[in-house]
Amino acid sequence: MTEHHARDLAVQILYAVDEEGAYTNLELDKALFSCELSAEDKGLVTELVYGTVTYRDHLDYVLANYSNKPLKKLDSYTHQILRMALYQLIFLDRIPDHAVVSEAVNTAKRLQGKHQQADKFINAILRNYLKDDQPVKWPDKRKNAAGYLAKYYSFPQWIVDTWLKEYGKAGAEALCQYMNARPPLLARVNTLQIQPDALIQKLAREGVRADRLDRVPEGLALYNPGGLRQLQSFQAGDFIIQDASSMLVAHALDPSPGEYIADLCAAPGGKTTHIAALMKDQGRIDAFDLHPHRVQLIRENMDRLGISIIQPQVQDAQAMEAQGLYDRVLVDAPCSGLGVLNRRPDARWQRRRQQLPDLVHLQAAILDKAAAALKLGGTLLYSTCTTLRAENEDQCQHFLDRHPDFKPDSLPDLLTPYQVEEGKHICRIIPQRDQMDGFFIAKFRKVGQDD
Ligand SMILES: C[S@@+](CC[C@H](N)C(=O)[O-])C[C@H]1O[C@@H](n2cnc3c(N)ncnc32)[C@H](O)[C@@H]1O
Repeated sequence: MTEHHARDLAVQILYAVDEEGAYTNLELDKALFSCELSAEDKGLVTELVYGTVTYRDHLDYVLANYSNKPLKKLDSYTHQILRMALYQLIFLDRIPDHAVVSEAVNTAKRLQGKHQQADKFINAILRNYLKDDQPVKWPDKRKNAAGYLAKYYSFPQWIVDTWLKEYGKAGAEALCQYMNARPPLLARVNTLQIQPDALIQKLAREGVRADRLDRVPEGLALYNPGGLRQLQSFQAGDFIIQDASSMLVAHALDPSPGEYIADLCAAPGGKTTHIAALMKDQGRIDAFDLHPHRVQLIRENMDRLGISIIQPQVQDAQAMEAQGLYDRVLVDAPCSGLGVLNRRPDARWQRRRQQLPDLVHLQAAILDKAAAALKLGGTLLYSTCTTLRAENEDQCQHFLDRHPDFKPDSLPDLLTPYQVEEGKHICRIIPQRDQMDGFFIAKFRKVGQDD
C-alpha cells in the first residue's frame, strides 16, 4: 500500500468516529492491525486521525470562512477530507502544501467516485485558504475568552466554561494546551518482581530508555519504546502502563500486607494490581466491576504481573450486599473523565453535560455501599479522573452529610504536594500545574456513630 492509501484509511476511520460513534483508539487499532501499510505510513495515519479528531472545531471554524455551503450540509466524506487536509496545512510542517491539496483531491476521487464534483469543491476550498493572506479572525480573547478557548483549542463550550470558572483565563488556557498535547508514556514497575533501577537497566538492554519519576517511587517515563507488548520485560510482567496520578491512588489508600480490601470499580486493574504489590501479594483483594469483558482484563493483568491475592468478580457495586467486611475500600468511580481528555481525542466530543446528574447519582450510590461494606475503623478512598466539583468536593461533602459515622482521614506525605487548603484529606492533581492526569482523591475513616 502507498501513502495515498494511508490517507484513504485515515478518512475512513474519521468517518467511523464521527458518523458511527466509534472510539478513535479502537478504530485505529483495528484498522492498522489488518492493513499492510509500512510502519511509517501507520504513523502518518495515527497522526492524521488523532490531530483531526482533536482539532475538529478549530478546523471547522477555519473551513467555514472558505466554504460557500454550510458545513452541516457537506457529505461526511468531503467534510472529513477537508478537515484532514486543513489539519496538515495548519499543524504539520513536513508535508508541502501542494502535496496536501493534491492528496486530498485524489482521496476524494478514489473514495467518492459517485459524488461528482467533490474533488473540485475540495480543491477550490483548500486553494482559497492558501491564497488568503488575512489571518483567521478568532473570537476576541479578552472580551470573549470562553468563545476563543472553545474554538481555538477545539473543546465543547461547556467544558471550557467549567475550566474558566475553576482556574481563571490563564489556567483554563494552559489546561486546554495540556489536553491537546500527547500524554507522556509512563510505567509502574512491578516491585513484586523487580526494582526500578534494575528495570531501567533491563529496558536499556532491550533498546528502551527509561527514567525514574520524581513523584512516585515506582514510576518510570519511557522514551521511544516502539512495540511495547513485544518487549520481554513487558511479557514477563515487570511493568504496567499507568499514569503517575493513578499510581498515587494506591499510595493514598496505604494498604498493608495481610489486609482484606475491596476495589469496587476495578477494571482493568491498574490500581488493584498496584495495591496488591504494596501488600506484597499477601492478604486478599476483592476486585469488582460491572462489565464481564473488563473483569477479564483484571485477570489478564494479574496473571501477567504474577499476582495471586486478587479475586476478580463481575458485580454491580450499587447492588453490593457486604456489611462490615473490609479493612479498606477503594471507589475509583466512573466519572466524566475531564482530567484525562488527552488520552482519547474523541472523548471531549462524547461527554455531555446532561450525563452529569446520572454519574453523580451513581457515584453516591456506590459510596453508600462502600460505607456499609467497611469494618469499623476501616478506610474509604474515593478517586475520580475528573476536574468537576459536582463529582469531587461536592460529592464528598454530601457523603459526609449522609454518613456521620465517617470522618475525613489524612493522606500520606507522598500526597502532600496536591493537598487542597480546605482539608488534609483531599487532593487535587491539576494537569497544567502538576504535569499529570487530572485526578481527585479523598480519604475517610469509619469511626462509628459515637465518635
Ligand atoms: C475509572 S474506571 C476504573 C479504573 C480502574 N480502577 C483502574 O485503575 O484500572 C471505572 C470503572 O467502573 C466500572 N463501573 C461502572 N459502573 C459500575 C458499577 N455500577 N459497578 C461496578 N463497576 C462499575 C467501569 O466498568 C470502569 O471499569
